[in-house]
Amino acid sequence: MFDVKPSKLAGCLELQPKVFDDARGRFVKVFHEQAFAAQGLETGFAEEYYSVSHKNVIRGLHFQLPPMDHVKMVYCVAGEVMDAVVDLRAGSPTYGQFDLFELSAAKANSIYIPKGMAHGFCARSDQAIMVYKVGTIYSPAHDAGVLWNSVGIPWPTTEAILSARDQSFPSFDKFASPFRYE
Ligand SMILES: Cc1cn([C@H]2C[C@H](O)[C@@H](COP(=O)(O)OP(=O)(O)O[C@H]3O[C@@H](C)C(=O)[C@@H](O)[C@H]3O)O2)c(=O)[nH]c1=O
Repeated sequence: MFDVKPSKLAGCLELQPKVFDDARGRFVKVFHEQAFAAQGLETGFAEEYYSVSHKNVIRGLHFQLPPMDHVKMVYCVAGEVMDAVVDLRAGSPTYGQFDLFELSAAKANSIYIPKGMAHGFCARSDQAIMVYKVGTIYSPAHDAGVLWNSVGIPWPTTEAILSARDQSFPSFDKFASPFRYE
């Protein structure tokens, strides 16, 4: 159904679904309940949304706080992004470390992000459309972040376009993580 590639952060996976190209274009199945369950992945997604970003837009680094923390699955259906995931789980062997992924419509790959990780990306193409599935509903009171440039991620732009909110998040070293590694 899809190939699963582990990342350097335990539980964060790169998924490569099968891609069917033909004379009409392309078909890609990104989610299959039984196949996800067989891999021990979340299947009960509560919301799905997408964003459209211009080149050099950086969004992140985002997560929801407990008890509204959630699993997230992301993929790019137009353009390409550099995707970044940061381990916020205190006690994790990779606490404070990040992993980077090239996500693109051409590759049709996805990233599965467990609870306790922050997520962000930088749009590399003129337009990048990112689709998300998340395990619990959006809760503005729990929606949080750490500062995009406080964990050493080598962002692929010197002209980052960020929201005011994303620039106001605490740096990683000032963030008291409520997440625990289990
Ligand atoms: C995430 C979210 C935002 N919103 C609203 C709040 C705001 O007015 C507008 C835009 O929100 P944001 O600026 O947070 O959008 P954005 O920066 O694109 O947020 C996303 O960033 C990436 C990195 C993620 O990982 C996602 O889970 C999500 O946090 O949409 C919702 O109504 N529901 C939602 O689930």
